[in-house]
Amino acid sequence: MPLDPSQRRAATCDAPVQLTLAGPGSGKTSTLTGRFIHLVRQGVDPRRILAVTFTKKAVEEMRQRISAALPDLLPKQLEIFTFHGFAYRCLRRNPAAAGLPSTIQLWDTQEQRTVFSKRRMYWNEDEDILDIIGSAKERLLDARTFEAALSRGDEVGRSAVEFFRVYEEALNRAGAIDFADMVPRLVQAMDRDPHYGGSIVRAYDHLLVDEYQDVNPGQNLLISHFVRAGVQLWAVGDDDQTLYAFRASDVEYILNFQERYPGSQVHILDRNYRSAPGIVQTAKKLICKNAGRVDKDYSAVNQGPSDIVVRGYSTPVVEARQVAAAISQLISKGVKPRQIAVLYRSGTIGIHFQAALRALDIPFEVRGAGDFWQSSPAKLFVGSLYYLRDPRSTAALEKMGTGKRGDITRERLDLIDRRTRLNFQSSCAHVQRIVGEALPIRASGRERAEWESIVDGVAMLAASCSSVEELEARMAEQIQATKRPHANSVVLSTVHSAKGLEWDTVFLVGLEDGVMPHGNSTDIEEERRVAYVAITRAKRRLTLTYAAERFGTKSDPSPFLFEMHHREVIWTGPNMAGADSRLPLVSLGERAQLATKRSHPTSGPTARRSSREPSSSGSGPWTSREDTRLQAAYASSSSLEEMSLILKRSPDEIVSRLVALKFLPTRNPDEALLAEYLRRSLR
Ligand SMILES: Nc1ncnc2c1ncn2[C@@H]1O[C@H](COP(=O)(O)OP(=O)(O)OP(=O)(O)O)[C@@H](O)[C@H]1O
Repeated sequence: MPLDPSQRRAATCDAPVQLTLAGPGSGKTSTLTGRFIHLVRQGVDPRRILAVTFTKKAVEEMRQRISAALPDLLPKQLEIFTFHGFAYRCLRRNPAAAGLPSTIQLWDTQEQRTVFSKRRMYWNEDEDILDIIGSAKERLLDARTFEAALSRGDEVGRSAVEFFRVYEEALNRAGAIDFADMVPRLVQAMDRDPHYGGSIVRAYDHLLVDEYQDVNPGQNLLISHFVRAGVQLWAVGDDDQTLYAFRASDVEYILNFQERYPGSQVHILDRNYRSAPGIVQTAKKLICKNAGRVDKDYSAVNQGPSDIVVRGYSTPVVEARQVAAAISQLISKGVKPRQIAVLYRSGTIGIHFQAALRALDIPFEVRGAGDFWQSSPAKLFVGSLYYLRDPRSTAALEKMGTGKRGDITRERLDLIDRRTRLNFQSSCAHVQRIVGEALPIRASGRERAEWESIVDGVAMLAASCSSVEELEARMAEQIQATKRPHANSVVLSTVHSAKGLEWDTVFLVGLEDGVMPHGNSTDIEEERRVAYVAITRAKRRLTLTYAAERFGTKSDPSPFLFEMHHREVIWTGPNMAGADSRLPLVSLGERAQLATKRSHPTSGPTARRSSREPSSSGSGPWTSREDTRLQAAYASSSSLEEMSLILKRSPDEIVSRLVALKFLPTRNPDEALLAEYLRRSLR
């Protein structure tokens, strides 16, 4: 595939430090490969080009593409690595430089956890202690500097300090390292001994970095070592796709590239080869709401049609059922299962979809949901079952912890009689109730609901088992299934695990306020990037769904749905007649409606309005709360009368406000006509 002019310019530029910034589907990986090929054709020894990325899959893909373009090169001549893989190779080649024994012991997760279980230290918080320690190390912190950097109210962080100290000590005593140590240990050794540092960087003339937006502090320092030594840096990334703040990656590195490297060259790729124009427009409308980004425009090369539909359903079960029915219809029309993905913000949301697809015999694979089965409520569930069978078992103690939550759960389990304990299914029923309630009083409604839904998910699985061992085996199977790809199946995936991939049809589900954006997140821009990455995976068909209740409480559509809405998007809400039997695909009638809208560009609810905004009249100015409710009611396609009833405002006021909020075109001189239009277009 030949590079386009912008890609070629970026791939062949001679500047010593360069960044190619580009949106989704712009061929960033192709351009990086093109850069490698260009350098080799210019006479650079391929062994002096180091290319780094983040996943083994990306390494493999890059290796294959380069080998295909340069068949004379032997694969072992290619210096392509993940950051961790590169650091580990350097450490193994010269362990003494990093103060390590000649045979490096690399601890896996099991060995890491043994440090705590051997000392009977049990961690009770939701965020995994190993993630907390790993993320701190990637930020180049040790237990002491981690403690010093904690903010005042960070209770979880404070309880993590002791675990960090003990862990650090055990690791040092064993002379071992873990995954998160690799890059920091290498960088520290390079800092300490410039001669050693020089021996690493001088092996190369060029450094190519993929997915630059995801670099963390350690990786950033490693890159700086190369640049300071005069190695040419060529990086590619998309600031709008930074998703790993929780793993210490920082969007600032890509945003401040030119300040960090004065005189560096930045290229922008301005085409999207993946998605149809309507999908590109939807994505751009959303992401432009982020302030912390580089404003870069791009347009769709693929000029084919796109179907974009938003559907609201009454419940998550109905939402999953209708999505599965739509998938079944697409498959019956010849779409391959592997061309379809169902994406969601967190693993819990995916559970109903597994059941719904299974009911229709649709093959699927689950990605990125391992967390669900390893979460605190899931562990507490299994631990409680072990406890009921044998209160002194190590498995019970290990899984339930020694904290307050474990103690209260044990106290309640102690009240269960012996006969019940001997029956696995009765034990499960009690554990489901007790663990379902084992939340701190301060937990928010949403946290409670998420917790309960995980407990219910484990109980669902337990219903088909006859012992706790069998339940554990089934849970392990679920985690394994996430790692074993099938040839031709629908993908169910968290958005984070869908990064870099593309499908003909994407169903982005659970689009409610509190789910996406996530209720616990304080970084709305990162949440918006998550939604952006999800919708930009779609080539032709994009379906966005939400439910009017989630986790047993009423929910509103995600604010992102309002932000990305435009006239090519069909939106039906859960209050409409027949809402629950609508498929989340554009119907024939809706297609005709869209065609009419296109032929009358100035009419319709989302058409451009004039700058004159009539103010609302009647019962006083609108509050922001009223506006939010009006937006939600409008988005759920309530009729004018319904909106009027909900908001206790006259239909006239509703219309005026919808105009002021840019949901309707300029007030039509014939008010009755406009109201009628509104009614008909929403019904
Ligand atoms: N010059 C080109 N001509 C035709 N197709 C192209 C070109 N460059 C890239 N493509 C195609 O565009 C699609 C997206 O490419 P790629 O996955 O490399 O983009 P990306 O920028 O890495 O995407 P993202 O960041 O969204 O994951 C692929 O199907 C690729 O084959």
